[in-house]
Amino acid sequence: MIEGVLLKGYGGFYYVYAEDRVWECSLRGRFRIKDQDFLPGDRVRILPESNTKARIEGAEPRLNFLSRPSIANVDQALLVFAMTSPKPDLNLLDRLLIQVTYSGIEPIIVFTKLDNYNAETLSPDSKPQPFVSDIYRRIGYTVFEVSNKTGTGIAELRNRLEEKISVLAGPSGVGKSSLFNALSEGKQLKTGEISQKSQRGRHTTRHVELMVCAGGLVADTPGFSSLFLPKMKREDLAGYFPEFEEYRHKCRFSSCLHDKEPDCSIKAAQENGEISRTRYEHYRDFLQEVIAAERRY
Ligand SMILES: Nc1nc2c(ncn2[C@@H]2O[C@H](COP(=O)(O)OP(=O)(O)OP(=O)(O)O)[C@@H](O)[C@H]2O)c(=O)[nH]1
Ligand SMILES: [Zn+2]
Repeated sequence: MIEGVLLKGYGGFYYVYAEDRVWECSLRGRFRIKDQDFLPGDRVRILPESNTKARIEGAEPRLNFLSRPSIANVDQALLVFAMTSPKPDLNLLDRLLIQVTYSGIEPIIVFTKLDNYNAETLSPDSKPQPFVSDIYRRIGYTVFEVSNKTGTGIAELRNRLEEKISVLAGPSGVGKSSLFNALSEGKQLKTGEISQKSQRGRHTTRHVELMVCAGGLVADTPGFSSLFLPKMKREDLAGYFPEFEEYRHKCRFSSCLHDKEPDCSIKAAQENGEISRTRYEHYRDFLQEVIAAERRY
């Protein structure tokens, strides 16, 4: 019996990654009867029947579970944005940070196209502008700046993927496919074609699959970039902004929502530059959304 991770279910079979190869697996009878809902990410035990085929004999309990897309045991989410072209959508980034944290998954922010950004900012007619990475680093998030073209930063990020199940999220055109390919370089699978990310049908199907990448498993998650904030109470939103933590109990009102209330310490911290203005603005935008959603329950 060997242990592996389920990559995807397809055409009545399950594909399981174990011992550095992909096995085409059928289910043992008693699982079939229960109409078991195995998910990508599930840790399973398989019994080989040949070099490439095996039978699933059992599954471990899930540690966590992401819906939309359905993946089990996700360790971390790579939130991918380009440093330039397209300009990073920080409202979406802040939204994704909330969604990921809400699901109990560690966020890792990845800014791509460092080569483009450097070329632009080093040109004689451009004003030097600090990039937003440091804002997020100071809050405590893990941030990588990479170039999929030159390979800068890729090795460091690759280390973070080893032995982990990661999901990729981010808008179109930021370089998710390129990043996946850059991370995969030099590591070829022995069996199975699932290591190659297929362009075709990727966004048209709701099918999720995990792919072997840099010693770990990675899923692309187009649906995860959903614009909706998780269901929460308005007073819980500030808890998703870690940099508010040291101020939020110093407001005049203990029920302060850090919006229009007088003597709000978060607003004061924003005014004197201790809290980023865009982050605070997004907080206020999101607050209105959370309040509007509350009314619909
Ligand atoms: N200069 C530069 N170009 C990049 C980099 N990463 C990606 N690109 C280019 O950006 C474009 C979009 O890259 P993709 O990898 O297709 O982006 P994606 O996020 O997978 O896009 P979708 O499939 O629409 O979700 C392509 O023309 C890439 O060649 C980078 O680090 N530097
Ligand atoms: Zn306040």
